[in-house]
Amino acid sequence: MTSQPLTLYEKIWNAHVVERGEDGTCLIYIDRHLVHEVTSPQAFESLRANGRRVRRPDLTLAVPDHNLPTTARTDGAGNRLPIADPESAQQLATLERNVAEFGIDYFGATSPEQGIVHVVGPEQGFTLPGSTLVCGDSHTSAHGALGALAFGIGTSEVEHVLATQTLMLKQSKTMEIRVDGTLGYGVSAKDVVLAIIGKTGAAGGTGYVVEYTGEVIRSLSVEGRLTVSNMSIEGGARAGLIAPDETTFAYLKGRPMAPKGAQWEQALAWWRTLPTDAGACHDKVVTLQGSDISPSLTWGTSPEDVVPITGTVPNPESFADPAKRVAAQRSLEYMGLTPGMRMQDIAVENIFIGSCTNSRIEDLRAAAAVVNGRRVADGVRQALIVPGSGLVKRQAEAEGLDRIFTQAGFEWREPGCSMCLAMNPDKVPPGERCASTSNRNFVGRQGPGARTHLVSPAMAAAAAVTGRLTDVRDLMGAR
Ligand SMILES: CC(C)[C@H](C(=O)O)[C@@H](O)C(=O)O
Ligand code: SF4
Repeated sequence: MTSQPLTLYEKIWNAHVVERGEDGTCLIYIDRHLVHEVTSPQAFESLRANGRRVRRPDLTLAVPDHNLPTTARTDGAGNRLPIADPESAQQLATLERNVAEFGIDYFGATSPEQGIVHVVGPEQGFTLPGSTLVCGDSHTSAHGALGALAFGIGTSEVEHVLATQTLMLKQSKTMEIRVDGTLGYGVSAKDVVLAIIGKTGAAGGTGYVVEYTGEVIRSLSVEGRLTVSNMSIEGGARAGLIAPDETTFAYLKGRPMAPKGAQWEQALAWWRTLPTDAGACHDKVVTLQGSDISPSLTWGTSPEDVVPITGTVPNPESFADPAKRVAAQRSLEYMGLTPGMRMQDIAVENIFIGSCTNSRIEDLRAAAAVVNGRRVADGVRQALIVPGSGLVKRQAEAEGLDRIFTQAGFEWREPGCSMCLAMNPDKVPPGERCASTSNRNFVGRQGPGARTHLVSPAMAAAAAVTGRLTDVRDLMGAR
């Protein structure tokens, strides 16, 4: 008897159902729980009030990232420096008290492993194929790059997982997003995901779990795949999976929290059974051609507002949907742009290379390759490089990337969310523009009145050295 072909999502789902309710709601076992300072305080508070413990502290890992300033954290003598903002200081102190009281593993503010929660999880081998992983954070979708069913949850769900290691969920529909062929020079994983969202729209994935497939996805490194899965949420999907393969296994082998010895072999045998079976059905399929994707960027205040760098600011009248027309008009006003302007004529005053989308070592290498031997342009007032974790930072320093950046006029910072969102001192001033490797370009995202253009690390580096949005292929003499 042959069994019914299943998708990767269905296999992970089936392996985690504890109990199936009559209405289809299931109690799902959660293998991994990441915790940060913003969405956990009330959850711990409520556990405390109800006299509960954390059920599996060994499956829970906490790290501060959002509020932590990215300037030096210790003085010359190694003493910890205070956090100036009282709210951030309190949030940090609260997380420290909670992890100590509930016995949770913690990479604190001055730990060498501290970093953005979605950079730390994969890097440590905490994120594993076939596992369920949650965090009180929408970009938990990133971990799907390793073949984990990973999604963001709200604070009440954080409490539920802390107390029970389970969640009540309904199974989602699935959407395959297949990117065929190969990518051209200067086109990165970030351009792929921007092109996808440009095509499917910011709400296109609503109600679906996405599985990214195709030759382009297979050819990406795990770091590139993390960039793609990270922005699943910007495309409306709560989770975005990529089937684990030899690239995934090679990435995970030997990571501190990955299984070892016989347990590794056992895990590997199961991981190899996870990819979607031939003949399994997705509810929807979207396809793109890799060769059609250019270095891309956003012009507006929604992540779906994507154009190739060779393009122009669109005319709102060109949108068939009246709601979209109004939104585009408003976006252009906020962004200070006029229809028909060439994207490459737009000057930028701020550069941000960082965030859980693009702050891993390969991102920094791609940016450094562009910056090497060049200088940050005069009109650029702030140019930040914020490594995603302490380990990324150290690796970059060992490779001399920090010197390439600082000699060019960039600031080399401590790990954290930084200028991705305005929850810490790193902000884009009102009315100024930023070429940013982050994932959200919402109104006010990088500070009140800040204007964000989402780009790849190479494109952010190109903008830094020219002072305007620039086609990295032209700068590198590749066309
Ligand atoms: C603060 C946090 C809850 C939020 C999220 O859920 O994504 C943040 O990380 C973001 O990127 O907007
Ligand atoms: S880097 Fe940005 S997107 Fe990622 S978790 Fe932090 S705030 Fe959210």
